[in-house]
Amino acid sequence: MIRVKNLDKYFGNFKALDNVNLNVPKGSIYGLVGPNGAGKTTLIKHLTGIYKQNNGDVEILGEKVYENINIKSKIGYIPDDLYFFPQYTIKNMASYYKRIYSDWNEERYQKLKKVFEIDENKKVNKLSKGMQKQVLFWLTLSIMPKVMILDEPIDGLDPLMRKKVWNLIVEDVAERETTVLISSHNLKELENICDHVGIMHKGKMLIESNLDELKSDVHKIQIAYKNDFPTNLDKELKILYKEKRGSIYLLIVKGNREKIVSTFNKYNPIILDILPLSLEEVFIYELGGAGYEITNIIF
Ligand SMILES: Nc1ncnc2c1ncn2[C@@H]1O[C@H](COP(=O)(O)OP(=O)(O)OP(=O)(O)O)[C@@H](O)[C@H]1O
Repeated sequence: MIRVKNLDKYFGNFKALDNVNLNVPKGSIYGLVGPNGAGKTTLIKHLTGIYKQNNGDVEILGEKVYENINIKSKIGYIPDDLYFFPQYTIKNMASYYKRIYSDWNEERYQKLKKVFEIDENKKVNKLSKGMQKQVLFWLTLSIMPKVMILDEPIDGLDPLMRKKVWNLIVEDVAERETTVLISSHNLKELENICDHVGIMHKGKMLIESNLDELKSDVHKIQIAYKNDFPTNLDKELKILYKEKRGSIYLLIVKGNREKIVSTFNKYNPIILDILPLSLEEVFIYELGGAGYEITNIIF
């Protein structure tokens, strides 16, 4: 649905995107994460046809995006820097969107009025930043997009509105199989909503993964043996991290859960608990092994 292959982008001599690959399947919610300057907005500006790449392909719905008006009309884009025409009220903006986007849905626009509760006769530029973002969500959802590309979408929204917006996105994906890409600094916030995640750092895509697969492959385990920790276990299992807390070991182990448990059980532990692992932790241990200072990347 969204496909980026070997994408390079230079600003002068500076390589802002370096051989980036990205795949977002239809009907999925993809979280694009990375620290300031990682290249998220630059990548998004290629996905929305604003920038032309130096090398590589950028396709949405099987078509190249750049200078493709048909594809652009199917994309709902919320940029990090909002722009509205001066003097336009929400109603004026809605009429403008209605003219530009052929799939505009008036019924949905009217329905969403009750969710956002902002007077549509107000001038958009006079609204607070958070309210302007709400207006953009309202308009974007009303164009019935096939693809939504959201750059830091909930920044500036209050907690209640964040919840409402996440719900609207999830509902839209469930009902219409919309494909969504969301950029954020915050893995924790994306964890509950995304099914795929890509982590960018210094213009590169470090890791792209399906969350369920990723989570089912790394386990946090608390274990204690009557005697010393069996040294064989270090050879038999892929232990990414080991810490001793009194007589109990805290371990991060990669691999199949059943196989890991049966291997530990061979040596008769007196305690064996499998603890929940957050997405942040999965990435820390997965990428830590690759030599990245992952805590600097994620937090
Ligand atoms: N128009 C431009 N001209 C020159 N350099 C640019 C331009 N746009 C972005 N860059 C550079 O490209 C790099 C990536 O910037 P980008 O805005 O894509 O990062 P980001 O991941 O979105 O960061 P943030 O989380 O801070 O929004 C940065 O080093 C930035 O300075």
